Amino acid sequence: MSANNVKPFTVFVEGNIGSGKTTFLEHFRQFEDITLLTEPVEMWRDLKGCNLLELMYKDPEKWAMTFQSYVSLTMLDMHRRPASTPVKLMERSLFSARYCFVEHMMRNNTLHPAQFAVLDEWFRFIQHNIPIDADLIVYLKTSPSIVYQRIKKRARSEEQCVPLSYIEELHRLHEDWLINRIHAECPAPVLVLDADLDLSQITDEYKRSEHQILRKAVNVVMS
Ligand SMILES: Cc1cc2cn([C@H]3C[C@H](O)[C@@H](CO)O3)c(=O)nc2[nH]1
Repeated sequence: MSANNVKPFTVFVEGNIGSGKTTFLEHFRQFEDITLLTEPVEMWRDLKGCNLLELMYKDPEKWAMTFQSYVSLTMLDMHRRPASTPVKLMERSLFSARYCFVEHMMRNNTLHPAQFAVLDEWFRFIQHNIPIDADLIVYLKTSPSIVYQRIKKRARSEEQCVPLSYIEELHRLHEDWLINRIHAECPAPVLVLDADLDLSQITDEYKRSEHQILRKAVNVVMS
């Protein structure tokens, strides 16, 4: 709850791997009225000395369930984390966990149907028993070929084996969820930004969302 005990205006920042979510979030670090929760990748890379991210990429059939279970726990922790500011920006959510990553791993049989069923039951239970809603989703829309080049350039070691086909499938799943709305539960209105733009041009795109987010923040504070 923010200072005046009102739920903060909550934004999920969603997009493919390499779509610029961290850069987008860092743009908002300049505002003191916003709490930023970036993806806890470092927790996934070091759980009691185990690099679950690396294990998952190296042997998906063996580790996808373990990895996605822990990702969901860390995302639930972020959803539940109180914010003392009128606005809370989160990098990804339990929704992209379920509708993009877990969905992909089920469709390509990285997750056994029994494992998928367990993860889906957890998602449904949380969705019906714990408030994890949002007020806005910012979707950093990208072209798979562009983010694939960024991933190569970024050279995050665990991702070097990621094929373009995986990025294309994740793109389709983000489009199905956020644009084609195939899942009934889309938790909030979606603001689509053109995240193919390179860093020099993308600030104007950020400013478009800045206005919408900060204006809402004023409403929260005034309410
Ligand atoms: C919610 C959620 C985020 C997330 C990220 N990842 C991977 C994609 C990237 O390589 C890395 C950091 O986003 O973790 C995943 O496999 N499953 C996920 N689920």
